[in-house]
Formats: sequence, structure tokens, C-alpha cells
Amino acid sequence: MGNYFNTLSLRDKLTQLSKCRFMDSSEFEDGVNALKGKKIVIVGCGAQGLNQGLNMRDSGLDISYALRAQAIAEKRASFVNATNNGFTVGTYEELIPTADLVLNLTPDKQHTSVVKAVMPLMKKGATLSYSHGFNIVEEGTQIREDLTVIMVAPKCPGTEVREEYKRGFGVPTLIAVHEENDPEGKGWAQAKAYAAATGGDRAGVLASSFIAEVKSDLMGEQTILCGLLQTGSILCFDKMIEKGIDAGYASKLIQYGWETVTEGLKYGGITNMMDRLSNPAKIKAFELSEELKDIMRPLFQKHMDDIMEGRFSGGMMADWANDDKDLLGWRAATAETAFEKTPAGNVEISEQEYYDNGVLMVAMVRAGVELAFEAMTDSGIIDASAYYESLHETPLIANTIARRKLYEMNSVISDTAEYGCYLFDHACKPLLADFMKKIDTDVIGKAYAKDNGKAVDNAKLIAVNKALRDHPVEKVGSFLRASMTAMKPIV
Ligand SMILES: NC(=O)C1=CN([C@@H]2O[C@H](COP(=O)(O)OP(=O)(O)OC[C@H]3O[C@@H](n4cnc5c(N)ncnc54)[C@H](OP(=O)(O)O)[C@@H]3O)[C@@H](O)[C@H]2O)C=CC1
Ligand SMILES: CC(=O)[C@](C)(O)C(=O)O
Ligand SMILES: [Mg+2]
Ligand SMILES: [Mg+2]
Repeated sequence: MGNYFNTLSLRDKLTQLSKCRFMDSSEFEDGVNALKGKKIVIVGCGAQGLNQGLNMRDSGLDISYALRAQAIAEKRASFVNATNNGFTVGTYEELIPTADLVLNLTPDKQHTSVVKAVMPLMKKGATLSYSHGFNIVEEGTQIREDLTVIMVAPKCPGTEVREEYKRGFGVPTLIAVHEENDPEGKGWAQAKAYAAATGGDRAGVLASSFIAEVKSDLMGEQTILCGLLQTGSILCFDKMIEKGIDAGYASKLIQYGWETVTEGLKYGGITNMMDRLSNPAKIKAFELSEELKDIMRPLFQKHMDDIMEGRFSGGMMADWANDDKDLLGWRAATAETAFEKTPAGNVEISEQEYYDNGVLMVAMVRAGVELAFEAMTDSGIIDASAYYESLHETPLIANTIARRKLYEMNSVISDTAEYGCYLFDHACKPLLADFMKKIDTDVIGKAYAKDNGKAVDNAKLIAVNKALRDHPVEKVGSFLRASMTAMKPIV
């Protein structure tokens, strides 16, 4: 086995990267019927496993969990998750042989060993499903030819897959059928039913490919979604402390600020988020984000290139072989940051104040979303996929930071995402050192001066508004958000 993507011709690489068809809601009129009455066994009851299972059971499907023997014997978290929620739990030998659909929702680093253990137990003609393409694309795992292989990948942390479903909404989802494993031609019908069962069809589903999903997912999670929110949290907090802002206030502004300002993003794109600022502050945020884009563009492009060419996967798999030494060390170091160790203060901050006193955070979000979108689309990923993987998912990740800071984000996202987040953070913080030297509390921690004695330059404001509205992420975003009729407010 080896990196499957790297074995393809450039023509085939581009073909696979560009697989991205926005599916009409009418394609989901059959709902979950293709899986009704089928035995669905989930391997792994963690962030995705538990939350997808809860949604699928609520959608009327037969769900049970096959856990490794020691998870049951030791009553590990996965066993507790499954049994506390009333699911049937068994070993691979007990549950896999009768399964019609097996969902592999274990950590990517375990996929090869899990598939090796589970595949021989799967009955002829069953289906194996993933929620990320890593094992097939980056490791080149070969699946028994009588088995169907599909992917249903929520563009969202596991916890929010459940929260959005409970609100009557869902999360954007990429589905795919592995072209080498669809012997009965049932893959797409099953993938659609699975996506409907998780609520994905209420937010938007793209008919994609394993390759398009994995290359975009790795990019989004390392950069704008987790990496930049981590870097921004730490740099903005440290700057406010350096400048004498109350620590409790600074902590709260960051912890809940991302969620608040990106809620505006979720509803109306970057345009709406920026429109929530005063005109002088909007111009300032635009100028800061233009500078941030120039500084960070090479780093975003490097991450995209490393992902496309397999260098990222190679580096991460080397850490897997080294018992996650880097991942565990970086996780411990993050826990020691001042932001993580300072509780949010018992102070009132209004929804508008998060915008007014967080101009730099708004600038970072705009810069990160646009850079990630640009790097993905410049590398062959289609705009709708890049939108889900950058703009739409940012507020969903921000929701996790609002709960329990970076600890929660890095706990809920996959280990793959967490590894990439730290990789980005370690490179981005020094890159922004000179930029941060010029930063003062007028753009982070205090309200930006509404009118510093000068009138707003109308020509500049018009140019700023045009630049924001003309960005391609806004154009594809307005189309995709038009179908999100069930979207509910979170803040
Ligand atoms: N986290 C997320 O939000 C997202 C994840 N994904 C993808 O979903 C998949 C699952 O990720 P995620 O939910 O984060 O995983 P988690 O780390 O949250 O959960 C892992 C689960 O797998 C079990 N497990 C761990 N090691 C093994 C093993 N060797 N054999 C069998 N079971 C094992 C764990 O059980 P135990 O209690 O025994 O440790 C636990 O139940 C990945 O492919 C990921 O890329 C996709 C989108 C988002
Ligand atoms: C939550 C999600 O979509 C990530 C960041 O890609 C992941 O956790 O792998
Ligand atoms: Mg993802
Ligand atoms: Mg991921």
C-alpha cells in the first residue's frame, strides 16, 4: 500500500479533485429508505461515531456499536458513550458478520488495523463506509472486491453534527463512492440515505470523491478552521494582557468572540460579518486582513502543496509510528498557554461588543477564510467544496472553543486535524510576530474609535465593500446558503 493519489496521472488527479456536484434536495426524496431495515454497525463511538449514530437512530435506522474487546472489558469512553445512550454494544465477532453496512469511525491512524480486523468478518456484498478519505487515498488501502465502499463526510466537528440535527438543521456533507468498490451499483443510494439520516441533506450535500474530500478536509482543518483560530486565540490574548486589559475580560472576549463574529459569517458571509462593524472599523479590519493575507499566503500555499504531494501525510504517519510523540507534546504545550489557563471573567459582553472590540479577530477570520478558499480552488478543488471547508465550518469549530476553549476544539476534532492544527500554529505565530508588534488595544480589547475626528473616506469604503462582495467565496456562498432554509441561530 502507498499513497494512492500519487500513483495517478495528473489528468486523473485533476478529474478526482474536481468531483463536486451540489445535489438538489429532490435527490433526497427517498430519505433513509435505502438503509431502512438494514443492520448498521458503527466501529468506534467517539466524536463522529456517537453523534452520527444518535442522528441515524433518530432517523429510524438500526444502529449498534462494535467495539474492540478491551474497550468493553475496560468500560472505556466509547463503551460508556454507547451504553449510556441505550445502544447495543458487541465485539467485532458478535456484530460484524450480520452487518449490511459497517461505519469505520475510528481514528485515521487506526484505520488500517481496524479494516484488517473487520474486513474478514464482513459478509459478502456488505458495505464499508468512512467519514474521511485518508485511509483509501493517503494509505492506499485495498478493500475486498465484493464489498461496496462509500464515504459520508460531515464538514463539521462531531458534537455539532448532533447539535445542528437537534435544531432541525444539519451540516454540509460530502458523499462519495470508491470507484474500485461498487460491484452492485448500490453505493450512491446508500450514501445518500446515510447522509439524509445524519441530517446532512438539510444543509447541503456534494457528490464528491474520496480524493476531493481528503485534500480539502486536511487543508481546511489545518489552516482557517483550527490552526488559525488557535494562533489567533493565543496571539490576541497575549497582546491584550501585554497592553493591560483585564485577563478575565480578554479570556472571555476570545473564548466567545469567535463564535459570535462567525455567526454573522454563517448567515451572510464575510460581507455580513464585516457589515456588523462601524464603517471606520470595517475599513481598519479590511486593511489589517489585507496585510494578514500577504503575510500568511505563502504558509497557506505550503500547507496545500504539502497535502497535495503527500508530505503532510508522510510526516503525520511518521509521528504515528513514533507513538504520537509530537501530537502529545504539542497538545500538552497548548494546555500551558496563558489563554488556556485563564478562565473567562464574570463580565458582561454584548453581542455587538464582540465585534466592536474584536476588530482584529474579524480581520483574521476574513483573511483565513479567503486564503483557505483561494489556496483550495487554485489547487483544483471546486468552489462549493472549498466554501463548506472554509467559511461554513468556521462557526462550527468556533462553537467548540466557546464551550471549553482550545481544549474542547482539539478534543472534538480528529487527531488528524489536531496534528495539522499544531503544525500550522507553530509556523504561523512567528510569521505574525512583526505584525503583532504594531497591534494595540484599539483593534483588540477596546472599541475601535468610531470617528477619530475624520470623516469616513467614501471612496475607500466603496472600494472595500466592492472587494468584499466580489470575492468568489461570497458568490458561491450566497448560492449555497439559499438552500440552507432550515438554518437556526446558535448565539
Ligand atoms: N472528529 C471529527 O469531528 C471528525 C472526524 N472525522 C473522521 O471520522 C473518523 C473518526 O474520527 P473521530 O470521531 O474524531 O474519532 P475519535 O478519536 O473521536 O473516536 C475514536 C473511536 O475509535 C475507537 N478506537 C480507537 N482506537 C481503536 C482501535 N485501534 N480499534 C478500534 N477502535 C478504536 C475509540 O474507542 P476507545 O474507547 O477504545 O478508545 C473511539 O470510540 C476519522 O476518520 C476522522 O477523520 C470526520 C469529520 C469530523
Ligand atoms: C471537524 C472536521 O471536519 C475536521 C476538522 O476535519 C476533523 O475533525 O477532522
Ligand atoms: Mg473536516
Ligand atoms: Mg478532518
